Amino acid sequence: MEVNATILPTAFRITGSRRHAFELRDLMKKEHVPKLKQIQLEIDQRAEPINPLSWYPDELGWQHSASRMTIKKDPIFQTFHRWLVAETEVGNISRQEAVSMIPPLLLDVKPNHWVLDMCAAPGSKTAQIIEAIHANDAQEIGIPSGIIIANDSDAKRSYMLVHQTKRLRSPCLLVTNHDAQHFPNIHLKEGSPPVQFDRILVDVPCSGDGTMRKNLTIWSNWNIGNSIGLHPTQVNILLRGAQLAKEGGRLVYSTCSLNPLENEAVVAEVLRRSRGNLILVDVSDRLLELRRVPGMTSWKVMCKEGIWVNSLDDIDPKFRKKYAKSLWMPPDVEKLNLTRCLRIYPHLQDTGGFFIAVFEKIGPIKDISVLDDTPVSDEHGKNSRTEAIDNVEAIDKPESTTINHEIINDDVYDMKELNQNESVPIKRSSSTDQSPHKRTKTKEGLTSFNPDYENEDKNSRKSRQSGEEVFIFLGSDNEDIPLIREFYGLSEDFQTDHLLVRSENEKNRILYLVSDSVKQVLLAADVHKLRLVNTGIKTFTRQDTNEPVRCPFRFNAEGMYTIYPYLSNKRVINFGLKEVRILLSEPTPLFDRFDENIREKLISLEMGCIVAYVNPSQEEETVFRTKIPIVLPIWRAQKSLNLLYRKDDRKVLELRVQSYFNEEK
Ligand SMILES: C[S@@+](CC[C@H](N)C(=O)[O-])C[C@H]1O[C@@H](n2cnc3c(N)ncnc32)[C@H](O)[C@@H]1O
Repeated sequence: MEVNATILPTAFRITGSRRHAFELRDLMKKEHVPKLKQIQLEIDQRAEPINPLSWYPDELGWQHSASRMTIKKDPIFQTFHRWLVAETEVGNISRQEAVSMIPPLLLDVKPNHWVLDMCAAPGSKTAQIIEAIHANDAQEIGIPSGIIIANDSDAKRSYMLVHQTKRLRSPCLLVTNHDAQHFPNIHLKEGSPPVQFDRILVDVPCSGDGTMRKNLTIWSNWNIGNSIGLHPTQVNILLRGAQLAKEGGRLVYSTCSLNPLENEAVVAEVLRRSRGNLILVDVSDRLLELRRVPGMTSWKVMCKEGIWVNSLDDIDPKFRKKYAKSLWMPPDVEKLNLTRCLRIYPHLQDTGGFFIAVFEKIGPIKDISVLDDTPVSDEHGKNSRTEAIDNVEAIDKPESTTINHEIINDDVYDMKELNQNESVPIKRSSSTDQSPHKRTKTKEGLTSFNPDYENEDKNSRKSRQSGEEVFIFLGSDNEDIPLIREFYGLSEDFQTDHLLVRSENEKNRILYLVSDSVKQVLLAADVHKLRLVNTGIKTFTRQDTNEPVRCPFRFNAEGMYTIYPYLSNKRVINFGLKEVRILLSEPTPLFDRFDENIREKLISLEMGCIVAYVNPSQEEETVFRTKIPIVLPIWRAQKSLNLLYRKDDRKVLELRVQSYFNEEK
C-alpha cells in the first residue's frame, strides 16, 4: 500500500528493428545516461536515476523517476527529453508502463506469425507486437510475412489505436472493430478451414486496480461489483481466443488488476472448458530478472453486499443470476497449475500491478460449454458432463456475453454477424482516373497537398463510420504501374499487386500498400463479416500539377521507409542535415540554395518526386550520431524543391534535427 501511494516511474522502450534499436540504445547510454545520473543525484537524492529494466531483454527497456519539475527545469533533462520526444514521434522509442511490456514479450512473436490482439486499444502492446513482426527489417529486404489483426470493440478507441500505431508504418497491420467474444471466423477461401492464429493477446477490460499509482480515480471508483461483472466477459473473450488459436499456438491473457476473480478464476474456468486442450505454460525460465509471485491456488468471493460467500448456493436466489459459478474456486483447482500464472506486485520492482497467464493450445477446442463440478478429466475431459449456460447469461452486461456451441458452428454464427456487420466490398480494378478534389496552387503551380490531406481524412472517417469503406486492389493490367516502375527504378521484387485504393470515387489518388497476409485477409471469402477500421500505408499519391509532368505519382512520408529499399538511385540524392534545415525553414527553396553538386544533380533530373537520403552519422558537427537514416520525399519542381511533409511531420523532423545538434528550441 505504501508503494501504491508513490508516483509511478516513467518507463520507455527502444524500438524499431533490432539493429537500429541497439544503435540507439548505445547512443543513449553514451550521450545521455551518465549526465542524467549525475544531475539527478545532485537534484534529488531520493529519485531513482535512469536505469535499464533489468528483466527487459538487451537493455531495450528503461525507467527513471525524475519529477516533471526536474525535466522542465534542468537543461540536461530538457535535452534528453527533446531527444526522447523526437525519437518517440518517429517510432524509435515507445513510452509504455513497464508492466504492460511483459505480455507481448511472453507472447514471443516472430516475423512470420499471424497474431490477433483481441482487445488492442489504445495500442501500446500492439505497437510492441508490430515491432516484433518487423524485428528483422534492417537485415532483410522485404515485407514480413506475418500479420497483426488489432481489434477493439469500442469504435472510438479503435481509431485511437490507428493513430497510435501510425508512426510504426506497418503494412502488416489490420485494425478491426468487433466484440472479441464474437470475433468472426475468417475463411481465406470458400470452404477452407477458418484462419487460426500463431499468437493471440487477450489483454481484457478489467477493473484496473493495478494501475492505482497512475490512475488516482481507481481509489474512489473501485467497488466489489466491478470484478464480478467483468468476469464472464473475460472468460468469454479468452475462450473465443482459445478457439481462434492454432494447435501449438500461444495465448497470453493479461489484466492490470490483482483481483483473483478477474485472473485465476478466469484462467481456471477457461482451462476447464477447454477440456485439457489448453495448458498453462511454465515461463519461470523467461525474463529471469523479473520479480514475480506465482498465481493463487485458493481465493474467496465477496458478494456485492460485502460478505464472504463460500459458494453460489449461499447467494440469495433473487440475486444468484448476477454471479457466475466460475467466480468460485473449482474443485480440481490443484490440477490446473495456476502457480504458473504471474502476479506482479508494485513493491517487487517499483511498477504497477499486473497479472499474466501464458497458454499453449495442444488440441482442438470444440466443446466449450460450462462444466459442472466434475473435475476435468486428464484424458481431455472424456468424463466431463456439460450443462446449459444459465447464470453466466444473466450477468448484467449490455449485450449477450455467452459463448456456446453456436459460435463454432459457422452457419449460426454467420447469421448473427450479418446483422451486425455492413458489407465491405473488395474489388479489383485496372482503370485509373483522377478524382475531383480541392486544389491549392503554390508558387510553381504544384498543387499543395496539405488541405487535401485534411479533407481526405475527414471524408474517409465519415465513410468508414457509415460502413462504406472499400479496398480495391490494383489489377496486373493497371496502366500507372509500369510508369512508376520505370520513373523511380522500382525493383521487380516490389509487388505492385499489393497496392490498393480505398475509395471508389477517388480511384488511384492514394495508393496504399499492404503485406501479403493482409491482402489474403482482405480477399478472404467471408471478409464481409469483418468490420475493418484501417489497413495499409499510404505509399503513392497522384499529385496534380499545372506543369506537365511525366509521372504524377509522388511518394508519401508514411510509406517512404518501406518502399526505399526497392528504389534504384535514379531519383535518390544524398543530403546532409544542412540541406534538411533549408527544406524545413523555407517552403519552396530554389535550387540555388543548395551546394553545387546537389544543384547539378537536381538540374539533371526531370520534374517530379525525388528522394533525399540523409545519414546523420556522417555529419561532423552533430552531437548524437546514429546510422539510422532519414529518407525524405521531395517534389522537384521547375526551379525549386518542396518537402512533401505535413505540418506535424515537419515538426517531428525539426525536433529530430535539433536533437542532433543539442540545441535549445
Ligand atoms: C486493458 S484495455 C487494452 C489495452 C491495450 N491492450 C494496450 O496495451 O494498449 C482493454 C480494451 O478492451 C476493449 N474492450 C472492452 N470490451 C471488449 C470486448 N468485448 N471486445 C473487444 N474489446 C473490448 C476496451 O475498449 C479497451 O480498449
